[in-house]
Amino acid sequence: MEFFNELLTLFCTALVVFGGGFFYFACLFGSAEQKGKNAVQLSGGSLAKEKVQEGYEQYWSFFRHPNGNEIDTSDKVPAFVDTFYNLVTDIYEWGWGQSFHFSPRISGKSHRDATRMHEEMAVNLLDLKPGARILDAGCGVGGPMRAIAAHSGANIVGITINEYQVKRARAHNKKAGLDSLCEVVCGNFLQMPFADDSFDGAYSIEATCHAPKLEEVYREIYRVLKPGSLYVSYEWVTTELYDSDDPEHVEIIRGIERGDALPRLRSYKDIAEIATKVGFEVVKEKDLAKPPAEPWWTRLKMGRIAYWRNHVVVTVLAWLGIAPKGVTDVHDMLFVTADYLAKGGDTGIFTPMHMILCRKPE
Ligand SMILES: C=C(CC[C@@H](C)[C@H]1CC[C@H]2C3=CC[C@H]4[C@H](C)[C@@H](O)CC[C@]4(C)[C@H]3CC[C@]12C)C(C)C
Ligand SMILES: C[S@@+](CC[C@H](N)C(=O)[O-])C[C@H]1O[C@@H](n2cnc3c(N)ncnc32)[C@H](O)[C@@H]1O
Repeated sequence: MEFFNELLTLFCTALVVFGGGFFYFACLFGSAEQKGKNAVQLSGGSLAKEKVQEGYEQYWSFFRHPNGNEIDTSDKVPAFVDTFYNLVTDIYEWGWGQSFHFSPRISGKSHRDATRMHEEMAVNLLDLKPGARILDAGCGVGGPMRAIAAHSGANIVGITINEYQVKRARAHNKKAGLDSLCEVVCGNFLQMPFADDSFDGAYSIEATCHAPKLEEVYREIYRVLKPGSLYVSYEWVTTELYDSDDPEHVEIIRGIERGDALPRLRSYKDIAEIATKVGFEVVKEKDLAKPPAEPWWTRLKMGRIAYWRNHVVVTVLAWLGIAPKGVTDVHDMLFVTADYLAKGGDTGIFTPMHMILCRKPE
């Protein structure tokens, strides 16, 4: 009897400890940034709960070869990217924050501050004035847009292909009291619903890498900019250290492409060439990841224990039917992707912050 009582006490204690811990991580714990999402609120974006698994399978079906990264045709890319963001947007917000990009680590500063500084650097390059009309091409849920609007007083118009991100971004803008400065449009940045010469400046942060042909998005941005105005972009590229004959390098880059909805990563050499081809003058070009900048990928590596914890939370929530079924697969895919990205950083063959500043001539 006494043994049974002890066993029961042990069981109840374990239940309270694990149950309490699980409740905390699933219901109370949010992203390091302004709390937007908890694990219990994870969804499949615009996809119905029961369609998430199908959406995940559809994402992989876009690749012509399951082990290769060729996508059937480039006109399928916007739908492929849209499906991807339906699947990952909530997980990104929950596990990363409202800014869907990297930034160099800054000693003594939090990730949140380092993120803001990386975003504000773009504004400083553009020399924005209050009241200017600025385009954010590929705005996500608007983390950068809000930081830039608050920092500069400029009016930002963001465009994203994903309807769910539009909803999230508008809600965040309202909550932050920035909805009078920030507008969000659902659309394709390869064919934007904006008039020629209608923006005083433009930026894109880790977004144009999704375009099958960089030329197409740069040409479209060039079209909507007023003559004399500036455009800055942070591009995902392979660096001069990438060797396409090294199977390990190729595997890392293919891994990054597969887990991040990228048709094909470009070389750093292509960026200025394409910008010039569409008519821009290249003012400045620099890989912001190069020393003395500190590694951008440490946050990914430091997060490994947290990813395991997240994996348990997501698996249990999906098993309980609270999170959509396919969310576990999506989370596992991101888990693997984080590893490839960190390897890309460690080897130096990849950078997510190849900065280019261009001007549309007068
Ligand atoms: C610019 C793009 C996205 C860049 C990053 C914001 C995201 C790239 C990989 C993502 C993540 C990987 C691991 C996830 C982890 C397993 C989970 O528990 C919590 C979320 C992650 C950390 C997630 C967060 C966002 C990324 C770092 C691309 C798509 C062009
Ligand atoms: C990695 S996120 C970056 C978002 C944002 N710049 C940030 O840093 O938080 C890439 C963004 O590009 C958008 N995007 C990709 N392809 C697009 C397209 N063809 N048209 C419009 N938006 C696109 C995605 O919807 C997503 O919002």
